[in-house]
Amino acid sequence: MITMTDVGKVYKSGEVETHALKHVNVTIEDGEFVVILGPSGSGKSTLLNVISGLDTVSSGTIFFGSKELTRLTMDEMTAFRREHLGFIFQQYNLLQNLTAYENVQIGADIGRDPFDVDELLAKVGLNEARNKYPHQLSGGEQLRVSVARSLAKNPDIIFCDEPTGSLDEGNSKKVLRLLQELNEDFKKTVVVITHNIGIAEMADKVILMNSGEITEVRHNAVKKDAQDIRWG
Ligand SMILES: Nc1ncnc2c1ncn2[C@@H]1O[C@H](COP(=O)(O)OP(=O)(O)OP(=O)(O)O)[C@@H](O)[C@H]1O
Repeated sequence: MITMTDVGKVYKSGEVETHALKHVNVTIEDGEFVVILGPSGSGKSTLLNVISGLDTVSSGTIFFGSKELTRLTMDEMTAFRREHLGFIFQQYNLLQNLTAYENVQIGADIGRDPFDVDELLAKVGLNEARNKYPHQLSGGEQLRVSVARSLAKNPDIIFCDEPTGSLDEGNSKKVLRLLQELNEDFKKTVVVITHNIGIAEMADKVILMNSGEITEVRHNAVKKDAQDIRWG
C-alpha cells in the first residue's frame, strides 16, 4: 500500500513559486486499479513523479508499506524503483538497433523474477513482429513493445502517464486490456494518469485533481472492461 500524508510540492524558478501539490492525502491499496484525472496543469504528473521517486516532495511523507520513501537516499530510491516499479510513458524510448524481442528482453534482464519474454510478446499480440526493428513497426506496435518491456521485470506497481496518448481507439483498448489483465490476473497495482474520462470506468478508485489538490476520490461499484468503456 502507498500512503501519502500531507504531501506538498513547490517548484521554484527565479521569483516564481508554483504550488504543484497542496496537502495531498491519499492511499493506493495493493492490487488496486487507480485512475488519476484532472485538467492540464492540475498536478497529475507531479503526483506520479513524487510517488515514484522521480522527484522529491517539498513537505509531507510517502510510505510504501512500512518503508518511508521520503527518507531514502537517491541511490536507495533508484534501487527501490528498479525492483518494484514499472513505467509506461508516451515516449516509447525503444532501442533502435535491437529487435522487438531484444527490447523486451532488456526489461526482463533487470528483474529478479521476470516474466517469460515469449509469453509477454504473445499477450501483447507481437508474435509476428518479434524480429522486427522499431522503425519497421507501426506506432501501436511500438507502444506495445514499450508496454511489454516495462512489464517484463514483473514490477509490483505499474505507472502509466497517458498510456494511450496518440493511439486510435482500437489500439488504445488493446493496451488498456493488457493493463486490466495485469491487474486482474497478476494482481498488479496499476496507476493511470489520463485526460480520458472513459478510462475512469475501468478503475477501482478515481482520484480527481484540480490546481494541485485532490478534489474527490471516487470508488466504482462496477468496473467496465476495456472494450466497453466510452471513448473520447
Ligand atoms: N519542473 C517544473 N518547474 C516548474 N514548474 C513545474 C515543473 N513541472 C511542473 N510544473 C508546474 O506544476 C504544475 C503541475 O504540473 P503537472 O505537470 O504536474 O500537471 P499535469 O496535471 O500533469 O498536466 P498535463 O495534463 O498537462 O500533463 C503546473 O502549473 C506546471 O506548470
